[in-house]
Amino acid sequence: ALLPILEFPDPRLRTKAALIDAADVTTPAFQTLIDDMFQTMYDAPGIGLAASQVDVHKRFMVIDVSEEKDTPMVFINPEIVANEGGQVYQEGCLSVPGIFADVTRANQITVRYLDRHGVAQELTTDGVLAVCVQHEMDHLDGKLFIDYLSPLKREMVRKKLAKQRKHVA
Ligand SMILES: O=C(O)C[C@@H](Cc1ccccc1)C(=O)SCC(=O)c1ccccc1
Ligand SMILES: [Zn+2]
Repeated sequence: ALLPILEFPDPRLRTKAALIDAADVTTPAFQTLIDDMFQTMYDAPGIGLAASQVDVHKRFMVIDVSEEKDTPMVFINPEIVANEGGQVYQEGCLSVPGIFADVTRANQITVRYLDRHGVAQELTTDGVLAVCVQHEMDHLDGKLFIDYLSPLKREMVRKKLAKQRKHVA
């Protein structure tokens, strides 16, 4: 099922998500939630979606950065254990629609997590997958990519979003 995505400035987006009990990962309810998040992400469309964005405050996210949309990845209780370098990438966010801005993040990261079967994994990656993992993990800590912008730029974003909301209304 499609899940409603919370949008800035909804305060629920600022919630710090809780660790998931490994025993819960293989339950039918949690597996259905993972499938609903993939459906919601592909429908948006997006290349990632954190549970926080659908008002589920548990530490997991779904990602698919492939062109063919055939490489689904689930990161449960993710932890970045190493990072190096820096890269600038123009990010967007399904919770801040219509806003795009350059954000600098680590270029290469090593992330430890549980996959959708509850099996511990370790992945070292760079490029857009590294950017997306960092962007989604920020969501789990209540952080949004616009938090990295200068106050001036963030004010411009606020005004642009207010204007968009008025038109929609
Ligand atoms: O809000 C989110 O977490 C989804 C976000 C993930 C993300 C995008 C860019 C850099 C880092 C993280 C998005 O997917 S926004 C939409 C988007 O970027 C996109 C949509 C369709 C095709 C390709 C990209
Ligand atoms: Zn986002």
